[in-house]
Amino acid sequence: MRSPDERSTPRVLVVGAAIVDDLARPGRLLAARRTRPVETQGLWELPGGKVEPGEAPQQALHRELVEELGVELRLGDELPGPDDGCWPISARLTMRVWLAELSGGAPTPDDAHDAVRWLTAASLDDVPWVPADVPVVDVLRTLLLR
Ligand SMILES: Nc1nc2c([nH]c(=O)n2[C@H]2C[C@H](O)[C@@H](COP(=O)(O)OP(=O)(O)OP(=O)(O)O)O2)c(=O)[nH]1
Repeated sequence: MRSPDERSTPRVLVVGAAIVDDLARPGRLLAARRTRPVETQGLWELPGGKVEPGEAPQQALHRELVEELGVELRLGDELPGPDDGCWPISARLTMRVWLAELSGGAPTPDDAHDAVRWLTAASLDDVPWVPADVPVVDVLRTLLLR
């Protein structure tokens, strides 16, 4: 349960891309390893970032993916989370996630990430995920297994 103070402060929206090899038949998921800050350095996440004021979430996702990995996306369905469709990160942050596939470019980490990996359902647990992503990854695992 959030405190009254937390309820009165809107949380910053983060968007994440669950990039799969094929939206019609997903078999692999693209994960990216963070370089900063020190608390999450070396942990793996869905590439994305914070939505800027006045920006639509999907627009932010396209912008972040060009900036971070130099790729363009074709977006699929949103992967709704348990908190009004969002995935809670912290008292300050909450995340929306869209399935996506690449429509241009090859994923090339910039300074926000130092590695990317395509993971199958069997290898999803081979990397340490940022804590807030663990429930998201659990849902993605079921999609990759279908
Ligand atoms: N991009 C992304 N961020 C996540 C995920 N899971 C998770 O807890 N986060 C957290 C990490 C950060 O605290 C925050 C996103 O911030 P960010 O540093 O990626 O955002 P940004 O690219 O806009 O960077 P900045 O301008 O704030 O430096 O959300 C995830 O799967 N993807």
